[in-house]
Amino acid sequence: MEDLPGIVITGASGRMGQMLINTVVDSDKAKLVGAVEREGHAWVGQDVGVAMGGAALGVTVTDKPLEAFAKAQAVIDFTAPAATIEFSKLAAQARAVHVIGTTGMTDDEIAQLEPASYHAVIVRAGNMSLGVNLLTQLTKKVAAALDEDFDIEVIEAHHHHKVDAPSGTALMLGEAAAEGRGVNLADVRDSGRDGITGARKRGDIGFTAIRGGDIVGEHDVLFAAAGERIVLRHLATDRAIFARGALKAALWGQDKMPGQYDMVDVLGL
Ligand SMILES: NC(=O)C1=CN([C@@H]2O[C@H](COP(=O)(O)OP(=O)(O)OC[C@H]3O[C@@H](n4cnc5c(N)ncnc54)[C@H](O)[C@@H]3O)[C@@H](O)[C@H]2O)C=CC1
Ligand SMILES: O=C(O)C1=N[C@H](C(=O)O)C[C@H](O)C1
Repeated sequence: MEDLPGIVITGASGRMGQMLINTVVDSDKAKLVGAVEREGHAWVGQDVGVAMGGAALGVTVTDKPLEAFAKAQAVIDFTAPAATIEFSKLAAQARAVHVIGTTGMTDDEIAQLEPASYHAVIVRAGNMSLGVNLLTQLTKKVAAALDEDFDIEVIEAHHHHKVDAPSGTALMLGEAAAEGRGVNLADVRDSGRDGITGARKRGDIGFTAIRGGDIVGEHDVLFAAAGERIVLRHLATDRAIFARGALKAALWGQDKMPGQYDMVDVLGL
C-alpha cells in the first residue's frame, strides 16, 4: 500500500471529483493522498469520505493545493480553466503528473500550460474514455475517405449544469474530422447557428449543443450527402468511464518524460 502512487483529486466535491475519489479508493494500483476544493467551500476541513456521505477516508479536504500536491505522484484535475492553469504550475513545482480533464479552455489558456510541461508530465483530453478516443480515430479515417460532398456535423448533448459549449469531446471530434480532411478546424468551424444564417458553406464542420436534464454525454459525428448519411455515435451512461481513463493516465505518466500528452498516447491508439 505504501508504495502505491499517491493521487490528489482537485474539485473534490464536483460530479467528477466524487467519481474520481471513489475510483482511486477502489483501485489496488493507487492511493488517495489529497482532496482539494476552492477557498471558502463548505467541504474544506472535513474528511472527504464523510463529506461525501460515507465512511471516513483519512483525507481532509484542503484549499492549499501545493501542500497536497507535494505529497503526491499525480494530480487529477476536473475543475475549471483558471483553476487548472494555477494547478499546472503547482503540480510542476511538485513534479507530479497533472491529468487534466477540464474543458472549455481557450487557445490562450491552453498555451499557458506549456511552461509547466517543461518540468512535469501533463496528460490532457476533453474526454478520457476509451470509446471516445477510439471514435476520434474512426472519425479521422472516415473524413479522410470522403470528400466535401459529405457535410460534417458534430452534435452533442449534456446535462443542464454544463457551462461550456461545444463540449471538449465535440471539439476533439471536430479536430479529428478536420485532420482527416487536411484542413484547420479554425478555418471551417461553424458553431451556434441562429437566425438567417445563409446556406451551409461547403467544407464547413458544424457544431450543435443540446443541454438538458442529467444526460452524461452523447456525441454524434454526422456525414451527410445527397441520398445517404453515416453517423458515428458515442453514448456515455456512467461518469466512471472518464474516471477510469483519468486514473489510467495518472499511472501511465509515472515513468514518462516531462511534456504534454493526450489519451491517444495513454491508450496507444
Ligand atoms: N475530460 C473528460 O473526460 C471529462 C471532462 N469533464 C470536465 O470536467 C470539468 C468538471 O466537470 P464537473 O465535475 O461536471 O463539474 P462540477 O461543477 O460538478 O465540479 C467542478 C468542481 O471544481 C471545483 N473548483 C472550481 N474551481 C476550483 C479551484 N480554484 N480550486 C479547487 N476546486 C475548484 C468546484 O468547486 C467544483 O467542485 C468540466 O470542465 C467538464 O467539462 C467532465 C467529465 C469528463
Ligand atoms: O461536462 C461534462 O459532463 C462532460 N464534459 C466533457 C466534454 O466537455 O466533452 C466530457 C463528457 O462529455 C462529459
